[in-house]
Amino acid sequence: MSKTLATGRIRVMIPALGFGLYKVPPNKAEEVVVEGVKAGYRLVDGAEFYANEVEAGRALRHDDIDRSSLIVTSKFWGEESQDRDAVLASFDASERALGSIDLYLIHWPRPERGQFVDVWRTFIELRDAGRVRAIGVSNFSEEQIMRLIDETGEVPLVNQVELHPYLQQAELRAFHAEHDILTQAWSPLGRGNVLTDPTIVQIADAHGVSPAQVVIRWHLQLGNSVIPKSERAERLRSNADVYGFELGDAQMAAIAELDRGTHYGTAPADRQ
Ligand SMILES: NC(=O)C1=CN([C@@H]2O[C@H](COP(=O)(O)OP(=O)(O)OC[C@H]3O[C@@H](n4cnc5c(N)ncnc54)[C@H](OP(=O)(O)O)[C@@H]3O)[C@@H](O)[C@H]2O)C=CC1
Ligand SMILES: O=C(O)C(=O)[C@@H](O)[C@H](O)C(=O)CO
Repeated sequence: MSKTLATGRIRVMIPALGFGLYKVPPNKAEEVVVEGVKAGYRLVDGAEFYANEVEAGRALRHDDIDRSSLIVTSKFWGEESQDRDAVLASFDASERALGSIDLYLIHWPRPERGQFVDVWRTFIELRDAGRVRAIGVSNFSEEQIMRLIDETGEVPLVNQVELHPYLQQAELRAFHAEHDILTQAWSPLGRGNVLTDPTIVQIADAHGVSPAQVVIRWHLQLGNSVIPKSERAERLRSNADVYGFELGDAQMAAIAELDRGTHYGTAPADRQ
């Protein structure tokens, strides 16, 4: 399952299913990337902030990894400075670590700094210079994305946001669909918290699969791109094994009922 979307003049295929590297310890990141690619994922979600890009990049240089078949994401953190030079320096460091970057995201809008439109202009410059294939954002609201579009004419390819059965983001997803923006779900398993939900467990039992497989399948059937994290090879494999069953309408509707607006990660309003 994959989705092609337009950004500027460039069309890039973003695989719907990937794996994330947040909190993967540096000494495990190389192995996790190798195991993830072996398990069939073609999307690797990294970031400068995760402090494991050098080790992830080591795996991406292995001879038996076909780098050209992968979409590798990095993100600009921007806590110290968001000036053009800071964006370029940060991009350079991530690019050096990873070898190359396919998808580059503004990690957080940090609206009180008032610089995210300028950061976006630098992202466009990087994309137009051919240094990255596609650009997008993370943790942006509808209003913040509209500012990017209104002030630069460029629509982000992706908005990566916290999204799981307890935080379903229906309005934001509808807005993304209207503007041809891919919704990418971070903490898609609610950091494990949704996996013991009785509704999820019951659906898993009915299909003879794990609760995590049900949740990942739910994301894919909604049309989300989804990037669960695991540092265990067995879970990486089972989380990718989600194409042998389908959730029925009643099961999708039952999961829709679980929405309760719960954040397990930092909410955008709390990250300046
Ligand atoms: N843009 C942003 O601001 C953010 C982006 N992200 C991205 O999203 C990715 C995923 O989000 P994350 O916060 O890690 O949360 P997830 O919802 O992916 O949950 C990860 C947790 O679930 C556990 N887990 C994974 N698979 C299973 C399974 N099959 N059964 C039981 N437990 C399981 C993992 O443990 P274990 O590792 O031990 O298997 C870990 O504790 C991140 O790695 C990162 O790439 C995350 C946060 C913010
Ligand atoms: O949610 C948190 O508490 C976090 O620290 C992360 O979301 C972090 O801010 C992040 O952006 C990871 O991608």
